[in-house]
Order: sequence, then C-alpha cells, then structure tokens
Amino acid sequence: MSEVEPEVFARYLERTRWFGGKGRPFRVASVRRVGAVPATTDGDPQVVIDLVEVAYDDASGGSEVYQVPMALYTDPETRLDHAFIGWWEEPAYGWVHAYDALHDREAMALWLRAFDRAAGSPGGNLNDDSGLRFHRIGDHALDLETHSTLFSGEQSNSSVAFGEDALMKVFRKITPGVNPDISVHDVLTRAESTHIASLYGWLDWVDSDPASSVEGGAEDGTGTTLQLAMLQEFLRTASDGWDLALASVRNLFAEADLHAHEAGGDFSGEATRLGQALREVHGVLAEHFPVDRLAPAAVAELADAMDARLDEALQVVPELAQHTDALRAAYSRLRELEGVDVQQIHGDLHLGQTLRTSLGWKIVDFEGEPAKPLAERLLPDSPWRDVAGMLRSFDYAPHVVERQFAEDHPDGGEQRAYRTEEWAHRNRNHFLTAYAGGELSDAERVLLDAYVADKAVYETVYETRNRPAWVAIPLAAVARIGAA
Ligand SMILES: Nc1ncnc2c1ncn2[C@@H]1O[C@H](COP(=O)(O)OP(=O)(O)O)[C@@H](O)[C@H]1O
Ligand SMILES: O=P(O)(O)O[C@H]1O[C@H](CO)[C@@H](O[C@H]2O[C@H](CO)[C@@H](O)[C@H](O)[C@H]2O)[C@H](O)[C@H]1O
Repeated sequence: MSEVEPEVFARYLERTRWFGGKGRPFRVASVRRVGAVPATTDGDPQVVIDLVEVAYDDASGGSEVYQVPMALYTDPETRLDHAFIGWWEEPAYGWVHAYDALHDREAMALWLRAFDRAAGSPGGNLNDDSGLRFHRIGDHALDLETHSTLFSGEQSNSSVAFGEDALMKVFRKITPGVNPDISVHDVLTRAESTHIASLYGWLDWVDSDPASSVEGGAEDGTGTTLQLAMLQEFLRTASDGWDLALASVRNLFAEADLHAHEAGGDFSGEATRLGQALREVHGVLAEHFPVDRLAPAAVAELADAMDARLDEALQVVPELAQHTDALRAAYSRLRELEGVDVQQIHGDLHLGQTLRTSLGWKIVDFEGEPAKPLAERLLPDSPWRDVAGMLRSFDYAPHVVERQFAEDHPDGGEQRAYRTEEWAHRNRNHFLTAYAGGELSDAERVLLDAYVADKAVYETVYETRNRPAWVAIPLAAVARIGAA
C-alpha cells in the first residue's frame, strides 16, 4: 500500500494528457501499489507502479483506474522537474521524490532490461513476488544500449520509443482482463501478418488479493489479471497515414488547374494499398478468432444499438435532430438482412491508426473505441465497421485542409469545395474497390451505409466534446446521408 496523499495524485492527473476525466468533478478514492520493476544495480532508481482509482462526483458517477508508474529518488532530480508528482515518506525507502517514470530514461532502461531478462526465463516469463509478470514472444534481441524517448502526441496511453528498436505502450486507463491491443497483436504476430508492428512482449499484474473484487476480471486460478504495458517493434520508417493524406490534399489545392489524378502526391495508390492491407488483416483475424453469423434478431439488436447511440448523441448535438429520419432509415435497413457475419475487427480504424513504412502499410492500436466498455470491445463485429471508419477518414482529410485553406485564402472557395469532394470520392473508391475486390452486394452496401452513418453520428459527439470547430465536418456528412 502506498503512503501517498490522494490529493497528490489528483493534482498530477489533472496535468496529464491521458487522464480521461478532465473537466469532471472527481476524487482519488484509493491508491494501490502493485509492485516494483526489478532493479539490476545499486545505482538504479526504485521504479514502482501504483493504480489510482478515481471516483466521479457528477451525475454520470462511476469510477476508473489509472496506472501511474513512478521513479523514486532520495534526492530531487531537476532534469525531471516537468514530471514531478510529489514527495513523501515510503515505508520501504524513506523520504522520496516521485516522478512519472515514463519521462525517466533510467527508469525506462530498467523496464527494458526486465523484458530482456524475461526472454531468457522459462516460458518467456519473468515473475516477481509482487505479481508483476514480464512476458516475451518471438526471438527479437532487444537493443539495451538505446535511450528512451516519450512520444509527445495527443494519446490516451503513453508510448516510449527505445531508439529505433522497440516501442513500449503503457496503458493508462486499466480495465481488468484481456487488453485487445495485446491479444490481437499476439495473434497477428504469431500469424506473421505483414501489416502490423510485431509484438515483442507485455506486462501483466496478477491481483491475488482475495479482498479486492475487480469486476469483469479474467480469473486465471491465481487471481485477476490486469494488463499494464505492451512492447512491440518500432516502425522506424513510418509516416502517419493521416499526415500523408493531408499532404496529398494540400498538393491538390496548390495545383488549382489539375484534377486529383493529375496532381503530384495523388493518394489513390496508397488508398488501394490500404484497402488491400485491411483485407489481409481481416482475413488473418477471421482465421484465428471466432467468427459467427448474427441471426436476424441479433441484427435487429445492432440496429437498436445504433438508434440508442443516436438518442444519446441528440442530447449532446441537437443539430442532429433534422437528420434523424434519414439516419434511422439507414439503420433500419439492417433489419431486412438475413444475417450478418461478425469476427474480431480493429474497432476504431481511421487514417491516424495507419502507418506507411518502406515495407507497406501497417495498422496500429487494436484497443477498439476508447469510450466503449471492455466487454463490448471484445465482442465480434462486422468488418464493415472498420471499412466505414476509413471511408469517414477519407472524407475528413480534405475537409480539414479545406478549412485551413479558407482561413488563409478567402477566395477560390467554390473550386476548393469541388476539389475536396473529388479527393474524398477518388480515395474512398480506390480503398473500397481494393478492399472488396469488386462491386459490393446489396447487403454489403446496406451494412456499410449503416456503419458510416453510425460513425458520423459518433464523430459529431466526439468533435463537440473535443474539437468543436470541427463538428461541421461530420455534421455535413450526416446531412449528405439525409440528402441521398
Ligand atoms: N510500432 C510503432 N512504431 C512507430 N510508431 C508507432 C507504432 N505504433 C504506434 N505508433 C505511433 O504512436 C502513436 C500512438 O499510438 P497509438 O497506438 O494510437 O496510441 P494510443 O492507444 O495512446 O492512441 C501514433 O502516432 C502512432 O502512429
Ligand atoms: O485515435 P483515437 O482512438 O483516440 O480516436 C479518437 O480520436 C480521433 C481523432 O484523433 C477521431 O477521429 C476522427 O478524426 C480523425 C482526424 O483527426 C479522422 O481521420 C477520423 O475519421 C475521425 O473519426 C476518432 O473518431 C476518435 O475515436
């Protein structure tokens, strides 16, 4: 048990990018020490992991658990001032200064060494008395001479690159049980899929305290397993698919007289390759995870779920009200289907989850939609949900650039609007044709239309909450569904 005052963590959480409860009234209900990363020399810092339970005091209520790994030093480390959490007396170590361990190269080197030692241990597992278990798969030899660099992007988790060799993602919001990012990467890695970053290992903690009842936990006979971190191949030649798409649109806008297929930086070849990559990944997932066919009653439930999501969205985005008939009609057509094939999918696919490397496209982040409960994210779903996510992204990219251009160049709006639709249409078509391998059947079209509508509604809520200036993009898509 940690001796830290809960307020210390509350103040720290509010300062981080990854805390999902910002803006909501909350309090730290409990702090639990799960263990220490094994030190290898006397000079190493103590690296400990706490789980911080946050309880919300608003109408929605509920609670969440966040992982806070810390590097503890007896003297202040000014190089880590930006990652300072607090100072307090620890029963085992005395007075310590605590820093977020993800910012500390010394602490990260210890994690990497623990993963490395797991590779040489029986079964690829390194267990310590506290219940921390480092697992390794494959035969990649980790480069222990590298320095760690914490990614600085807007992330719901925290990723640290070890040179150009490996990437460790530390999950921040912790839900008991299997983390699909690990389980899906595990399967795709063993199946030698060429469109993902290979999994090198992961870190679990087994909660063997009988007094701690963690709901939904995966019991393995010795306790409840919580998955804390994932180590994988670092894609060193990667460019973000979203950034590449934006660059392509900018090229098109800069060449006012050219069509999308004539402009430099045409994206359609990449869209085709992305469609092929997704098809391959879905194929491997279907081979290795359960597949099922939803009977009409279950398909009706799918339509009901979309209706319910729209009902909730209307509370946040009242502008949706004028389009509800068209949206509900798109969902309702699902009820006419004789069945729907479902399997393990990505669940939250968009261009920002794709990386172009010298060896082709890679798909990352198989955790599913962050806002959904874990049990829902683990359920098989239609692959057309992923396809719809990508189609929405091909719509977003040119509209985002169009908005940026409009700020700097008030003239030429009509032509840019034409170019925007041209780019979106061209790349959606290339992606879809490559994915489907030909014309879509009527049933596939119904499924795809429903998922596209559902995703656009989700996006209106996401943008209203996170980037209100962008809500016009998905709202326009919803309006187009109404006009079709
Ligand atoms: N294996 C990898 N190699 C290099 N960059 C990666 C790799 N996996 C993810 N990324 C990049 O790291 C960032 C965060 O990854 P992501 O898995 O989406 O994290 P989160 O779950 O926090 O959203 C993204 O910019 C992504 O492009
Ligand atoms: O990447 P996350 O899993 O956190 O997904 C969330 O954030 C995404 C934005 O980063 C959001 O995606 C939406 O905006 C993208 C452009 O920034 C666009 O390409 C996507 O098509 C659009 O949905 C995603 O919806 C949200 O879940």
